Amino acid sequence: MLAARDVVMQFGGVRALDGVSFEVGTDELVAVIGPNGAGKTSLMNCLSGFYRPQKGVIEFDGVPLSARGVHQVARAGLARTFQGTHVFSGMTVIENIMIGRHMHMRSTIADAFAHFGRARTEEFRHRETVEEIIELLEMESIRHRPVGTLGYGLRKRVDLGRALAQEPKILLMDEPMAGMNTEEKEDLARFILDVREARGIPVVLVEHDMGVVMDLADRVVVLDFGRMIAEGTPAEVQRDPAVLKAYLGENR
Ligand SMILES: Nc1ncnc2c1ncn2[C@@H]1O[C@H](COP(=O)(O)OP(=O)(O)OP(=O)(O)O)[C@@H](O)[C@H]1O
Repeated sequence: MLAARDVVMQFGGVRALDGVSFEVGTDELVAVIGPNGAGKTSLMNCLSGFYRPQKGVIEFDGVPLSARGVHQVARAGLARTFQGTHVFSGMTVIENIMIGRHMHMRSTIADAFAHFGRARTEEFRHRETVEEIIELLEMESIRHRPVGTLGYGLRKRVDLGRALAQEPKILLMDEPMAGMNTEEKEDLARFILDVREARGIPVVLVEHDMGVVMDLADRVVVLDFGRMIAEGTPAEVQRDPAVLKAYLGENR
């Protein structure tokens, strides 16, 4: 579904990514981990079409990303959640999730006047999808709450809901657990598993903390100084000497 082939991303003299290659299958949860400055954010930005790597190719569903702009990548079925919370605080939970439907909306304002029935049917269909997401992510009781009044964990859940509303073919999550307490992390992990079961889509999870991906990932890719230093099952990676060394030496 998604493949990076020999990707190089350079900022001045710094090689944030130095020949990174890996693939994500149609039903896999792949975690990309690495210590500070390993290149995780750069990789996430390349995979989602925000950055154009200087070298190498990223293919999504068999098509190179370079052939598409960021919006086309999203339209083609790639959704992403962001670091921190990228939600509209003054808008309600439903309204924020509805934003994810934007790219599926066909009716224009002119349509709304000329073909009132069609616009209304479409609105109804979008609301149905949004309601399914609200149920899946257990947000029934907060659906009309302004997102700014919610705690951090719930705001992240709304961000996930917005990404799911795009009905993506693949979901990319950028450090979703960062800044969360243990309970919030456990909740989100459970929802990620529920999403996989309900939608059957592959997920790429970029995460600093090795611990949180161990129970979630099918496969783990480890970056350090822009290079891929290990790849394997969580158990394999956890005991890999190069990985242990990279994490131990984090305060370098
Ligand atoms: N826009 C940029 N301009 C200059 N250097 C950059 C830029 N983005 C990243 N870098 C450098 O590239 C390297 C990799 O950074 P990146 O943010 O991708 O790593 P990371 O693994 O996400 O780190 P962290 O966990 O600290 O967020 C770092 O040395 C960083 O300073």
